[in-house]
Amino acid sequence: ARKCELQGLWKNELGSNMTLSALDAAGAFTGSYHTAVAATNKRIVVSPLKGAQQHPSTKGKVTFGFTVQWQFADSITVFVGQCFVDRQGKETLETTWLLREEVPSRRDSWKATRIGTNVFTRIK
Ligand SMILES: O=C(CCCC[C@@H]1SC[C@@H]2NC(=O)N[C@@H]21)NCCc1cc([N+](=O)[O-])ccc1O
Repeated sequence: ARKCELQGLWKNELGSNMTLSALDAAGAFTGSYHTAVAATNKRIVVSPLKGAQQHPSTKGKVTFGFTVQWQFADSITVFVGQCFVDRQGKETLETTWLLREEVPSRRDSWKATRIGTNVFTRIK
């Protein structure tokens, strides 16, 4: 199957979208994330992300990770995943994320991390 490129515009099943920049020589990238949902009723704003991908192996289905620094909530999310291409050439990013919110004390730390998955597809 064709190589999977991360650069470009993606959306997930929650309706969030993200823009990923071109890679630098080391495989690092930046971008912006507009989440459709939040666990807080603060106004949602576009937030920066930074990440890295592994060098495309011969199979071209790269593994990657990125961190979103929410600009409206005292929390941060990291995504890890892999890029897949189907027979029709359709690319999907299969990801797992961890969302860590700031809690007032260590006693509350046990309930401070949420986990989930998101699948991203390209927005043409
Ligand atoms: O909501 C956010 C930021 C947006 C996260 C969007 C996620 S990222 C994974 C998934 N995929 C996707 O596209 N969107 C969702 N932070 C938690 C806020 C918060 C909540 C509480 N609280 O609930 O008590 C306390 C303190 C806090 O700071």
